Amino acid sequence: MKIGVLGLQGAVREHIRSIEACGAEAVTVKWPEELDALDGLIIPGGESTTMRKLIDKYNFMPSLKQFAAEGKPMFGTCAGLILLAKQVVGYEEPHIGVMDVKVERNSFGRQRESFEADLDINGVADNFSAVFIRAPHIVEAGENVEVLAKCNGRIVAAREGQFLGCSFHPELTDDHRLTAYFVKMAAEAKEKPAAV
Ligand SMILES: NC(=O)CC[C@H](N)C(=O)O
Repeated sequence: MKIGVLGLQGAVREHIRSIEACGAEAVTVKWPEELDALDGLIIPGGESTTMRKLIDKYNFMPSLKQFAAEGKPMFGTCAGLILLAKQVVGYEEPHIGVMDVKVERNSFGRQRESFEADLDINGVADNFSAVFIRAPHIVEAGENVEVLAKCNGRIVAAREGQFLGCSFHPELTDDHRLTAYFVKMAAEAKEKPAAV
């Protein structure tokens, strides 16, 4: 299994380490052409506005949309979730805009900009220690979206078919179970590619 991490900005190295810990091959993606060889792509946390600028600068947008249209699995963590979402509160246009969720940025308030919480993530773990850093949350989820976890009543992890998104940073701890869940999604999609 070959999993890429969009390597323009943010917590790239930590995701690479986590993918390798799951026994898959990890690739830091610097150029759009590199997406072709991948079975799945992780869009890391960082700063969504900065990452968007770099996506445009390096002409990544058409290839990212194509990757999604081919049914290939994509996993957005924190800023990556904001990039995948079809709607972002306060913005007229989404970024990549492929996952049927509406997200709000920096939604856990100033005094709690960073915190850790123990989460029950459906199908993944019932004791996942999640690190939140100026995290977004999912305000609305479309009908085909499966809510995987909530924190303080807010949706913080969800899956819609080929798309996985979470508000927190699963790569910042040694708990690789959510990454392993994504690697499994990629393996399943490879076995049974979506009709394009
Ligand atoms: N840790 C993160 O990825 C923070 C996301 C950041 N607050 C944003 O809006 O893009």
